Parts: sequence; structure tokens; C-alpha cells
Amino acid sequence: MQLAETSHDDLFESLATDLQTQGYAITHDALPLLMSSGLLNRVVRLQHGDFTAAGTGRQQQHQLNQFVRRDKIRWLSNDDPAEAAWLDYMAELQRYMNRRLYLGLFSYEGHFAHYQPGDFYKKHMDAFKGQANRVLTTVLYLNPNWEVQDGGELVIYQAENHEQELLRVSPRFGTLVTFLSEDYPHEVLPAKRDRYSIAGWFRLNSSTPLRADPPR
Ligand SMILES: O=C(O)CCC(=O)C(=O)O
Ligand SMILES: [Fe+2]
Repeated sequence: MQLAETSHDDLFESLATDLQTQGYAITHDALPLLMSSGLLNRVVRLQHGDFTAAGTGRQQQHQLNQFVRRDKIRWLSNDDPAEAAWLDYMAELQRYMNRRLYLGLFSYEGHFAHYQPGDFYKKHMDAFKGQANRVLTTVLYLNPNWEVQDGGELVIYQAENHEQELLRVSPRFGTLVTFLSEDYPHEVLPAKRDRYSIAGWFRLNSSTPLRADPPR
């Protein structure tokens, strides 16, 4: 549909410009309402048992993880229509960024995250320079009527000085955060309410003839 494509393009273009000039982008009311409300309906209908404790590394122990992050996650799949719509949207964004910024993005992986009151994710990087294949982080928030006093901000630190705070983002419904995964340490502060989001990453292709690139 011509109209929808045009409006996506406006958003994608402003994301590309922000990423190019400052390495991150914060967009409010980022999605067509139909898509964001579909995702909200989906995530609130999922049961607690549909989520699993998030890991911080492939072989790390649950106990250790608990000090770092407390969220529960559920990977997205094309089996659900709302999730499929988001995955399609991310595929479009990937094509756009590759055309516009030559990022060479190869795939996208994403999960719902549920932080219960008090849950956090300590300061971390999503990828490390040199070894990383996660290049672009995206976080979409799904919390209607979020108030400042509910907490749960995403704190992003400066790329040049990892001790210095750059900005804080409230996880308000429809806000989309994107940043270069190798450049920005960040953390999730505890919230007073249940906090829902979709965290996702665009990756480069790291396949070799001996090792197929797994999706996550
Ligand atoms: O939910 C957020 O604000 C960020 C989550 C995050 O940093 C992650 O999942 O790696
Ligand atoms: Fe992260």
C-alpha cells in the first residue's frame, strides 16, 4: 500500500539520519497503531509460563544471571500474526538501512521481555567490538499510561565515556530506541509496574563454510 510505505519511509529515514549523525535514535509513536496495539494484545495475553529466564551467555549459570538481569523473555516467531507483522517491519527496516547506510545487516532476532516490579538489567553491552555480529539494537516499549514515577528507565551511557550517562528513556508505549550495539553501554532500572518490551538485534552474517550462522 503506497501510503503505508511512505509513512514507514519517513520513520526509517529519520532513524537512518540519527544513526548516521549520532549513533542512536529515540522515536515516539514509532509504529502504525494497529501494529503496536496488536503486539500489546499479544504480550498481555501470554501467560507467565510462556516466558523463560533470560541468559547472559550461552553457558552461564542461572544463579550468576540473576545478579545481572531478572527479566523473562520469549523469542518472537512468525507463528503469531502480531509477531509476524513486527518481524516483517524489521525486515523492511533492515533493507532500508542496508540501502541507506550500507550496514550489511543480515538477520534480525527479537524477543518479548517482561520485567516484573523490581526486576532490572545491569549495565552491559549487547556486543563487543571485533568479535561481535550484533550491530544494531532495537527496543520497542509496550506500556500504556507509563508515568515517570513508575521508573524502569533505560539508561544509555556515552559511547566515548562509558561512565557518563547520555540519556534516560521511559518505556512508554510506542517508543522505539535504536543504537549501535557495539558503542553504547546501557542498563534497565527497576520499575514499580510490570514492564513489557521487545528487544531485538540486527546481525551481520558470521557464517563460515564450517559453521552455519545460527539465528541466536
Ligand atoms: O528493555 C530495555 O530497555 C533494554 C533491554 C536490553 O538492554 C537488552 O535486552 O539487552
Ligand atoms: Fe541490552
